[in-house]
Amino acid sequence: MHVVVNAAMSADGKLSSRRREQIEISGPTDFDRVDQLRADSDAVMVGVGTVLADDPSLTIDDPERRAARAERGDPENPARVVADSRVRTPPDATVLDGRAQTYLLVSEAAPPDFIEEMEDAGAYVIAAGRDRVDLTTTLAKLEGEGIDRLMVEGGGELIFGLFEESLVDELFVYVGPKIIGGRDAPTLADGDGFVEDFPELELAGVERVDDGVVLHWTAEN
Ligand SMILES: NC(=O)c1ccc[n+]([C@@H]2O[C@H](COP(=O)([O-])OP(=O)(O)OC[C@H]3O[C@@H](n4cnc5c(N)ncnc54)[C@H](O)[C@@H]3O)[C@@H](O)[C@H]2O)c1
Ligand SMILES: Nc1nc(=O)c(N)c(NC[C@H](O)[C@H](O)[C@H](O)COP(=O)(O)O)[nH]1
Repeated sequence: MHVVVNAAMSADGKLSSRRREQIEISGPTDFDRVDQLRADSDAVMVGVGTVLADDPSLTIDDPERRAARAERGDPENPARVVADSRVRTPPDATVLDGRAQTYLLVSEAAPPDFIEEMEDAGAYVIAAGRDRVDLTTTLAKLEGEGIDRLMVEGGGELIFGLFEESLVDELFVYVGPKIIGGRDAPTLADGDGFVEDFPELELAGVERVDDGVVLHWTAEN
């Protein structure tokens, strides 16, 4: 499976404020680039922290891009994937609105009641890992479902988890002209952080977009 991570961060590396509210870091040009990345993917993934903070749809905005997918025999929208170790996804979340297939990745500690509630809401539940979702195993299972190209839209906890398991192939970061600050504000990669064996990236491209830049990195795994 090919995993592409995309995020927008402030000039000081934050994905949002300490209140975890969505902040407009990039503008329409960058959102259009993100829409194209979604259109080029078999599935779009976020962590449940992002579902709770932003309630994203993770669907494609541009009707022409949806039509082009349908024309080549793909579903109009990529599948949606939510990593949710501690079963916090609300049954009325927009990712469960039926506009695309939705996979929920949970740990083996997920209570059967929750799994049933999510299945009733239309989700396909995949469980692996004792207390935390085992990303290597669940992504391999998604690959078995035909998901070869996965785009990850954050947040910082999930992105770190993917780097921890050497699952990231490409990283796109829009760096925008704002300072958000705050030691408790989410950054591009949170989790426990690395203290050694830091993943190394190779710069594949730099593009000026509005008053910011899009950095494109590739990772050696
Ligand atoms: N600027 C951007 O591009 C952007 C993108 C997405 C989210 N955000 C912001 O990020 C914040 C949410 O990010 P967050 O870090 O709190 O949550 P997150 O979206 O990264 O979700 C974290 C959750 O993922 C689940 N998870 C399952 N397995 C995991 C694993 N192996 N490793 C790590 N996590 C695992 C856990 O339940 C964990 O609590 C919000 O404020 C949102 O607005 C910004
Ligand atoms: N590209 C980008 N620029 C930003 O300034 C910003 N704050 C995000 N943040 C990502 C965001 O947290 C959401 O997860 C999705 O952008 C929601 O997307 P939809 O509801 O599906 O359109 N992304």
